[in-house]
Amino acid sequence: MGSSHVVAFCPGQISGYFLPVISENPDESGSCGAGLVISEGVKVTASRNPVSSVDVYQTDRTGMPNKIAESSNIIMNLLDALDVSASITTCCHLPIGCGYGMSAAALLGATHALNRLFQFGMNEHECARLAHRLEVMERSGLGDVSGCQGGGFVVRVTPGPDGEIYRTMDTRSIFAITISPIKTSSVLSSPEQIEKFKRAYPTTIPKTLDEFMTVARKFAEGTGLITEDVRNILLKCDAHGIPASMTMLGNGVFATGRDAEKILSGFGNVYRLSLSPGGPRILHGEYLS
Ligand SMILES: Nc1ncnc2c1ncn2[C@@H]1O[C@H](COP(=O)(O)OP(=O)(O)O)[C@@H](O)[C@H]1O
Ligand SMILES: CC(C)(COP(=O)(O)O)[C@@H](O)C(=O)O
Repeated sequence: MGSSHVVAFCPGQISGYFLPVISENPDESGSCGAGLVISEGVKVTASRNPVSSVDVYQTDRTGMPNKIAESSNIIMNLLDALDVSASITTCCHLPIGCGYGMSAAALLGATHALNRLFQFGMNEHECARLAHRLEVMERSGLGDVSGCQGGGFVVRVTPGPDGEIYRTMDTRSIFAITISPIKTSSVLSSPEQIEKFKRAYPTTIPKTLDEFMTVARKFAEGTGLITEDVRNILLKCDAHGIPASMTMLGNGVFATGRDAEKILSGFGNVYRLSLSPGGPRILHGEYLS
């Protein structure tokens, strides 16, 4: 007898730089790059239901959940791939479509929740492979599932969840601010933009969070994606010696350092984040005997 419902959580990821790797085979597609797997992510609740449904919630600054959507292609694609029907609810605090990897977190979290609910017996690598394949096919992301399967500052040398991946923990806070969303799939479907990513991709691999911030900023400058709003925030951070770069892919900025929160707060609501100590996990729904 399995659980009546399962609750899972998966962290999000702020990508600093990435190199799209697109092949005919989605399992060999994805991206190389580096990012920060963050404490904020997506909580997914899955329960058996003869009719599949998806409700998407986002919590406001008081923690109250507000429904923002009653559909999600990537989650429906997952239910189709597993050939099951279920009622899925996702809840996140960070805004969707703004470079925090919420699509990957929702997808990977839902995969783990459904795996437990229906007792498919997939291991964590099999869950990550399935979520990655669906994310890449939907072009809602390339490297976020690979990043979010674990925690920390993550460098992905080769694409895919089974690629060459290095993780480092750091206890410093990460501060982020978002001006507006960017539709990831639109950017990834532009050959001209893909060429800009390839030209901007760094030749060195950062070994520390500080090196990462420098490399990510140089990459962001090379993408041509920095808007006037983001530029103003970056210049203010530069003037105060605060390491900062653009959230990929979202019109926003992430920064570290003592005065980062104070400087960013002059432009709007600041998210105070930390590096996640790990990847997806089941919060509720151990097997009932
Ligand atoms: N928390 C979520 N719950 C359910 N579906 C989601 C969630 N976040 C993203 N999605 C789905 O993935 C699609 C692509 O999201 P995307 O723009 O990649 O967001 P992000 O940049 O935060 O990863 C969205 O249009 C939505 O259908
Ligand atoms: C940067 C991006 C291609 C998209 O990230 P997001 O907009 O957060 O879905 C990411 O998947 C990566 O490969 O690093």
